[in-house]
Amino acid sequence: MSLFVVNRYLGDEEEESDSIRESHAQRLLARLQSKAKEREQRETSPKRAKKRPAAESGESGEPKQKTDKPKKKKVKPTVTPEVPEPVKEEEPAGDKKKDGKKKKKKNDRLVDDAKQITKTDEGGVKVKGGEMQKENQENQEAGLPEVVVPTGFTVLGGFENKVAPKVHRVLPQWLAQPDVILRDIRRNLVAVGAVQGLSPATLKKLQDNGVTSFFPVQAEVVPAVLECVAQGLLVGRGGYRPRDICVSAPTGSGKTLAFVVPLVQALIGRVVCEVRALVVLPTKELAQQVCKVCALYAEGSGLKVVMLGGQKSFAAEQTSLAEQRGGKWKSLADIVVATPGRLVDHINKTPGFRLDLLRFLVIDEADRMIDSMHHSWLGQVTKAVFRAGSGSEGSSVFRRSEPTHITAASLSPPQMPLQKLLFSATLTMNPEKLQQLGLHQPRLFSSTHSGPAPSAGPASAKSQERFNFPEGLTEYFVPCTLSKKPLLILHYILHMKFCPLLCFTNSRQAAHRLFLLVRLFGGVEAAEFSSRLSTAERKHTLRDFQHGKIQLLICTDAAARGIDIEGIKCVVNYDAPQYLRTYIHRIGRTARAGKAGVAFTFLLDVQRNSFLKMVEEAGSAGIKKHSVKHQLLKNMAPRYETTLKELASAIKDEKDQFRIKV
Ligand SMILES: Nc1ncnc2c1ncn2[C@@H]1O[C@H](COP(=O)(O)OP(=O)(O)OP(=O)(O)O)[C@@H](O)[C@H]1O
Repeated sequence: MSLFVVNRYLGDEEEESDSIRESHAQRLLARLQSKAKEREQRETSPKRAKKRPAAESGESGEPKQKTDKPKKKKVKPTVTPEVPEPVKEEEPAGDKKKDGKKKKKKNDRLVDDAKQITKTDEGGVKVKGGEMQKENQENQEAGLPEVVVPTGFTVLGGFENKVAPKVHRVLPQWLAQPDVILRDIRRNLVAVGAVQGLSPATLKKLQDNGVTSFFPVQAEVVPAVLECVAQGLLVGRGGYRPRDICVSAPTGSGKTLAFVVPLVQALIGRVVCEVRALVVLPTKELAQQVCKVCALYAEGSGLKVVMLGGQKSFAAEQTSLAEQRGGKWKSLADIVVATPGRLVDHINKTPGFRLDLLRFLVIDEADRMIDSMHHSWLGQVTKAVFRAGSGSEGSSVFRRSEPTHITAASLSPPQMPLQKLLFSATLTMNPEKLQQLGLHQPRLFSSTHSGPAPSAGPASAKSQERFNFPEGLTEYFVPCTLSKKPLLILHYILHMKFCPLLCFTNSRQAAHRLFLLVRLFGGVEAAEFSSRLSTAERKHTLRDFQHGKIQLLICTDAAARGIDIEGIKCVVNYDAPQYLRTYIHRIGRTARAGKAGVAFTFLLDVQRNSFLKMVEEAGSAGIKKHSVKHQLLKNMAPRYETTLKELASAIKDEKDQFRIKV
């Protein structure tokens, strides 16, 4: 019961409209009642019901109840008028023509019905034709508004078939406009004395190591990194956090020295030994190679370089990282070169191994390292770098927290910034992938054009990324069959004298089988390099190959990336690589440091078109055909046949031996 009744004067209009509404409602009710009667009558006469179309008689799968109350649509207009489903009636087999005609008629009717539905601005639908239209006509006559059924759905369709315009990749500015690195090493050498920022000690060290000129990538990147530490390790240019640096330059262009030289110079003045530079690489062999270069340039400076790659035992690595003095852990490493797995193990298990004063994080073979991100090694490193309560025993100067937006407050007091340096010959241009690295205002140095090849036509617009190949490299493809491959490789060594030759297979089994075959054939000093061998065996093999004791090294992609062996003049892809990046890294083992080299790829007929297209679109200067005359191989055929038989028994023996061991 209401306490106060407030009477409102509704006016004459209101009264009038009420009476009109009442009469409309009565008329509507009368019409609905008559329709209900009609329907009842229809449903009681079975003959008529059979003749009626399925959709009308409610056989379209709709429950009968709904058809009994058709007026609900008008009373509750939220029900979407449905395009009737075609009736699925089982027809006797063999009457296909009739069936087809019937279906066509039904479908035509459905299309007609669908055409009668039009969209309204309010998101509802008006239906032309049928009962709804009749109602609307009656309503119009009676001066009532049209029946519009609001659905809330957008009616799809009615669009023309159009060819969608091509989506062109739009790169962020830092990726689209890199600092250009010239590709031709020999013609663009820069005297080390002309490079800005190098200290006399560094110049001397370079001279001692026989480096008188910098390669283009070094001439660009070394001063850029040195500029970031011109005001000490705490702040970059203008007092701000230094920008991260990404480098994409061809294989063998000297990327290692481009980070080792500035790192050593930046850290040389340090007073306390702490891990300030961390270099992460994908394989043990690569880590060892880079560690060697770091040690060479750090020699005599007092900086300590430690490698964590599983070459030594875990305990031995722990001892080389930190020691306890006066009850406190002291770092024994300034520069750590590591593989991701081993690094994470030490972060979690080695007491005294701290990264809270890390200044440089170098990610070599960065594209590969991004792919191995699922191991979350970067997350672990970042956690260790910004560990809560870290810093040199609370000293305010070294207080460190995870970087946020730059504000006056965030820059005071200055924190030791973490600068990331990324290097690869096939650095991804995919911003989403690079984003995983959390780069800070990155700067790209690149010798690669990211756009499509101008000559390659429209097909290349959707092609993969483009990379630069070493200037001195000549690429060939060799059409062949599976059975001819071993003969070809023997021909290259024995007749063409391509030594030392690095031969890539796609699996360690294939590498081993080819190694056995070549050894049984005789006349060639061969070795294999794959995960079948222990770390020590692999190390010895690489050393022997480097010293010229091995003519043919048969390997898997374990040797495809980064391995720097002087004097490899020829690379053979015995098995065609599946991925472009693999191809680039494999052939990049030759034509290094501005020298010349050749790469052959054995191609089966089925592989030919796709492989050549992939290489052409990637920016290759051109891959030529190299055919070997059948006659040249024929001479080796009889011996090869007997070798094959020997190979079968050799493989069987190996299997037996393996079974006995197990
Ligand atoms: N300034 C230089 N003068 C002479 N030789 C150099 C110079 N810089 C690098 N080199 C030599 O060039 C070779 C290739 O260098 P490096 O291994 O750094 O190439 P990279 O770009 O890292 O190749 P990859 O992408 O295959 O790893 C090495 O043998 C190195 O000693």
